[in-house]
Amino acid sequence: MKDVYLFSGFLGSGKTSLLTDTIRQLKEKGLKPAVLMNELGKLPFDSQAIEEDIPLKEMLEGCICCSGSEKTEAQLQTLLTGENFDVLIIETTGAAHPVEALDAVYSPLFANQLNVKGIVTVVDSMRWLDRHLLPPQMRSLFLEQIRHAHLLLANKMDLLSEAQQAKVTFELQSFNPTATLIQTSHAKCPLSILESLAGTVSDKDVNKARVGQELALSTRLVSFKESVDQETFEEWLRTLPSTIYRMKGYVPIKGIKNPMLFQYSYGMVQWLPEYVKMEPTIVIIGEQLAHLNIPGSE
Ligand SMILES: Nc1nc2c(ncn2[C@@H]2O[C@H](COP(=O)(O)OP(=O)(O)OP(=O)(O)O)[C@@H](O)[C@H]2O)c(=O)[nH]1
Repeated sequence: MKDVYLFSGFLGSGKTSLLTDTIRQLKEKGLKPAVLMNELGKLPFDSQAIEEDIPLKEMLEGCICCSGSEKTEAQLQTLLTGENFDVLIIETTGAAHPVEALDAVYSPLFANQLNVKGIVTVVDSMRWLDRHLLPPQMRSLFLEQIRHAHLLLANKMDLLSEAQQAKVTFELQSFNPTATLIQTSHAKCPLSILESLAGTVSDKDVNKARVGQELALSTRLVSFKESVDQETFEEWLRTLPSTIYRMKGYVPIKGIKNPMLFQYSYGMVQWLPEYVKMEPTIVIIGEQLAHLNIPGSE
């Protein structure tokens, strides 16, 4: 399993600084990093910060979520088969929603090879204090990136007074009580803190021991033991809470030859016939996944 970190945060918050410093620390430890980056309508100048010997894939035509998860899947597949690395860092654009970003990196095709350690959100602390000045849509994205983080860096502390530092820290931790929070300047985060993240994969046994973290965004890989009745399955889908954001994968349906390609997104369901026999497995992304009883999986 390769560890994967998702770096999230608004434009100019310090993601590139975090990336550069993390790469330095990984190399010092003898680990080989790979980077997946995307830039929204920009030239790839950020990639110049990455040294030449690091496998790097860029997505220039849009961000990790809007350009479609198939494309990210293909990029990840190329990295996994063609490159030798220990740790993958994905820098999402400032405009990426964390759920979409997680969705894009989580495919049932290689869920067993990637250990997504978590979403690290770099927060421009000054912007947090001035968040009421942001237009509503941008403010909502800014807050979503903070709400879904597993690790929060309250960055640019050097620009704040002591009273402001205390205010930001208190407010951020209250807004996302499950995240680990550290204060940083120039996004300098010790590698040990990144490594201590529990990972976003949840399964029943792990989650029992991590009740406090159950509210955090997580993923669950589910394998089907038997075919399910399509209607029963859809009935179950209708009972799901709104904190189940995404599901995708292959579901074995009674009376249909191959497991069907299945997509679920905020309540919307899509089925497509599959002409190849794929592994009957789905990935679920959401909050509080431990108690879901998925038909056909037990
Ligand atoms: N004073 C101060 N400046 C910082 C800090 N962190 C980052 N910066 C500066 O803020 C600017 C943006 O930092 P980046 O690391 O490029 O941020 P980014 O999130 O990658 O930015 P985009 O590529 O625009 O999304 C740079 O000029 C950094 O030098 C900090 O803690 N303190």
